Amino acid sequence: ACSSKYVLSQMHPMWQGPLAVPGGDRQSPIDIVVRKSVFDSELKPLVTDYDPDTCQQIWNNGYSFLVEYDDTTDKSTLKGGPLQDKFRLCQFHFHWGESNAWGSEHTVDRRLFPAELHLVHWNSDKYSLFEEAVMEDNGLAVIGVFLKVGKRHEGLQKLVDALPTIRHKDSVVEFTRFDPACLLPTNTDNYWTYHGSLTTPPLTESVSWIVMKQHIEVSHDQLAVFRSLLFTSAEEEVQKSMVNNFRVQQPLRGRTVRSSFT
Ligand SMILES: COc1cccc(N2C=Cc3cc(S(N)(=O)=O)sc3S2(=O)=O)c1
Ligand SMILES: [Zn+2]
Repeated sequence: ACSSKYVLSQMHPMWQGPLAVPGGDRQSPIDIVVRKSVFDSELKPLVTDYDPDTCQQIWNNGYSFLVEYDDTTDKSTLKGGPLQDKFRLCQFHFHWGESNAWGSEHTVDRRLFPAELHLVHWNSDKYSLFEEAVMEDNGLAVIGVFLKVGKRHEGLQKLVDALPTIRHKDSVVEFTRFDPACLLPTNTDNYWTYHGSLTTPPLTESVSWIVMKQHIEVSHDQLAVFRSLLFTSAEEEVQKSMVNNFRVQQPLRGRTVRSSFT
């Protein structure tokens, strides 16, 4: 899987600052200014084909919680959209705030959402390992989905029920038969896309971002369970709530955000 071999270092809040990546002119996240996005009629509908049997585990990496998929074959894939190649799903995770007023990484006309889902895929047509793809400028494709607080998300509840078992950093439990397609909005034809980066170290500029226009709804209580997770491991004497695990917005540096819709 794409991150089980690497325990991402706990993100010290300091790194959230405008940490400039040397020569970093395509950093993420960004504010999507709707009226400045450019409609591109060449953009195709997204084609996701996820196999729930490839779901393996859920773990707390000290920054977020990740649901990891077996990415040794092309069983769970993403193609279409802005992409020329086929991409393999390796994990999904979220970013959220300590309150419902903020928490997303991307914004739309400066509008913040309480949380954002990221489905991380790597280019299996061009590379044989995730670790290779993550260093290449067309190596990764991440789907971003905004969360709003509203009705309970039935599909999410299986995941929410597992969170108390991975409260501390570096805890991992088996997690199977979860279909990530249930977390996508009903309309996946309307999205913005731009070239950016990972939003946590190593911040590599290898991501084709695909940000959904339509959000999904989760309940207040479901989101509250996200906030019951901890940044800290069981041994640490001071426990810190896992909240506000989002990066500040980065300069657009002349990039164009394309839209698949008018
Ligand atoms: C060798 O590089 C590696 C190896 C293993 C995992 C990672 N990753 C680190 C951060 C990171 C941040 C993502 S986000 N928030 O932009 O969607 S996705 C992602 S990752 O690819 O899982 C990088
Ligand atoms: Zn993310």
